[in-house]
Amino acid sequence: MTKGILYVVSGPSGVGKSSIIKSAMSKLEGFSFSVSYTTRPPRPGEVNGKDYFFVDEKTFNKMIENDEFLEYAKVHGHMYGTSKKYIKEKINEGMNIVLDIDVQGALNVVKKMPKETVLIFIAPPSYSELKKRLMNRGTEKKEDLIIRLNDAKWELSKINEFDYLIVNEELKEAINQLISIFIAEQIKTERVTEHLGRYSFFKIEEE
Ligand SMILES: Nc1ncnc2c1ncn2[C@@H]1O[C@H](COP(=O)(O)OP(=O)(O)OP(=O)(O)O)[C@@H](O)[C@H]1O
Ligand SMILES: Nc1nc2c(ncn2[C@@H]2O[C@H](COP(=O)(O)O)[C@@H](O)[C@H]2O)c(=O)[nH]1
Repeated sequence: MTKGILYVVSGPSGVGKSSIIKSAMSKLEGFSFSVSYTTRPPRPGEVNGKDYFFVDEKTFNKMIENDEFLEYAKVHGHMYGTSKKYIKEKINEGMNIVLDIDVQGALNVVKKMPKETVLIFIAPPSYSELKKRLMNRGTEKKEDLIIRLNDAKWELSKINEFDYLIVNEELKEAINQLISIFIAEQIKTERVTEHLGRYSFFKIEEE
């Protein structure tokens, strides 16, 4: 069975990751979103099990102890983690998985699963535009907003460690770029030739 691809989408808070991912995924089949665990309180309208699994610190720490996370990190003052079981199961079923995680998490995932992982960085057109988007979203208190904008500086310094860079100026263009990456990665020669059994009539010489 062909293994799925792990698309890790990362970038500063408020840059538009969720907006881009949701729209791109609604237009494609065979992609599954990895719902993270977090200790952050839910925002109005967020649904447990859909946006996140909202858990308390005790439960999160127990999950760390039980080695249930592929990666976890403290992000902007709260804990966030990716379920190891979900990722391993889906990827082995041949499902492509999309992760919306922070830069520390992204760099940890690629260390653990280098062959399956594609790292995509979403950047804002400017720092002032990032600030504007976060303020307009209105989901954070002033002190949390300052933390997120400060953390963005370190995150932006890691762009070069990513495979792809999307500058989210025009939302529609950013969505199209993400869809293009999703599709192009699926037809990379190295991925196709890994499964020569299915395409043996090509007679591709293996080194
Ligand atoms: N290209 C764009 N132009 C203007 N506004 C945008 C654009 N893309 C996204 N937004 C808006 O910016 C805000 C932040 O977007 P979103 O919540 O998707 O960011 P995020 O990167 O997922 O944030 P976080 O990491 O905090 O979850 C939202 O209000 C969204 O509607
Ligand atoms: N390392 C991880 N980061 C994660 C995970 N799930 C989400 N995130 C990132 O946290 C910030 C803040 O998200 P918000 O919903 O509170 O605005 C954002 O950058 C997410 O990408 C995870 O499992 N691991």
